[in-house]
Amino acid sequence: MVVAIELDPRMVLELQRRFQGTPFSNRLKVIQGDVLKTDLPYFDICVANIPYQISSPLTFKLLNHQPSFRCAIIMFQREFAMRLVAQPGDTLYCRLSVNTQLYARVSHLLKVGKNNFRPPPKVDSSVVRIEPRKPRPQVNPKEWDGFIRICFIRKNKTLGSIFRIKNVLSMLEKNYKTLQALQQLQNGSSGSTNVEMDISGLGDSKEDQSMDLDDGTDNEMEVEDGDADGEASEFKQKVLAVLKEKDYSEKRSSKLSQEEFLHLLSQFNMAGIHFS
Ligand SMILES: C[S@@+](CC[C@H](N)C(=O)[O-])C[C@H]1O[C@@H](n2cnc3c(N)ncnc32)[C@H](O)[C@@H]1O
Repeated sequence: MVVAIELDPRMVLELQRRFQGTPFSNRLKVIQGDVLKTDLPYFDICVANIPYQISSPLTFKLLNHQPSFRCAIIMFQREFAMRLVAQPGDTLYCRLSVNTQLYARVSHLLKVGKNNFRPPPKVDSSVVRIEPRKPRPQVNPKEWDGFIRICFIRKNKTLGSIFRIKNVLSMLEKNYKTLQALQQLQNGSSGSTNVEMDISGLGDSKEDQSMDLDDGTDNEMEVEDGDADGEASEFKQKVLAVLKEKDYSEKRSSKLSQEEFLHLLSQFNMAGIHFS
């Protein structure tokens, strides 16, 4: 059974006209609507030629779908496809690569040049295979997203300098204090917090659709936290102690593997430092 989702009613009618009266007509169901707003039925394989502006939200909607599918073959704009499959050290390695590869194995299948279309569009395309990892990694998506956003504020800066940025430290310290206060409140009660596993929010970012934003220039949000009295605050020392392990403070997100990000996040969490 094939389920097709198409927004344009004229395309839906055309599809139905072509299938009517053929032996395949009862094996095709066409849903007219926005794929991003449609509850997807169970599927094991997804094949799609999509409008490129929905690449990121669609990818994460698919990866959020349960039970997870076997494989998706999707055509994307070349640049987006290369970001999806980029490995540590590649120029295009970015948040999108890390977030997607946390939940799926992705591979580049084939290049489709713009001249294969009439009229030729402005951009080249690529077909990519996406295979969800099973079981899905048990990471709190909000925690992961918050952590990876910070790591990629400047992917070519060392983590040591990123985690010394004043705003980063003060945000983390605020989280830390809030959580400590919550834990004190919960002490004695059996209340456990439910971890929200919805990962579709990872595809919300506009920057996924644009070129690499890391131009290496600093901005005023990135002022380093000075040690006013010559000594780092207790909280800053806590953060730097986590980074000291395995020399993370000298490493850069542009070269960090999935396993290293996961390990570093777990080390922060073990020290009571959280990102959501
Ligand atoms: C690149 S064309 C592909 C057309 C056809 N499926 C093919 O493979 O030749 C993208 C199609 O997606 C449809 N579309 C655009 N936005 C959509 C959305 N949010 N949900 C579902 N379909 C959408 C467009 O109407 C268009 O027919």
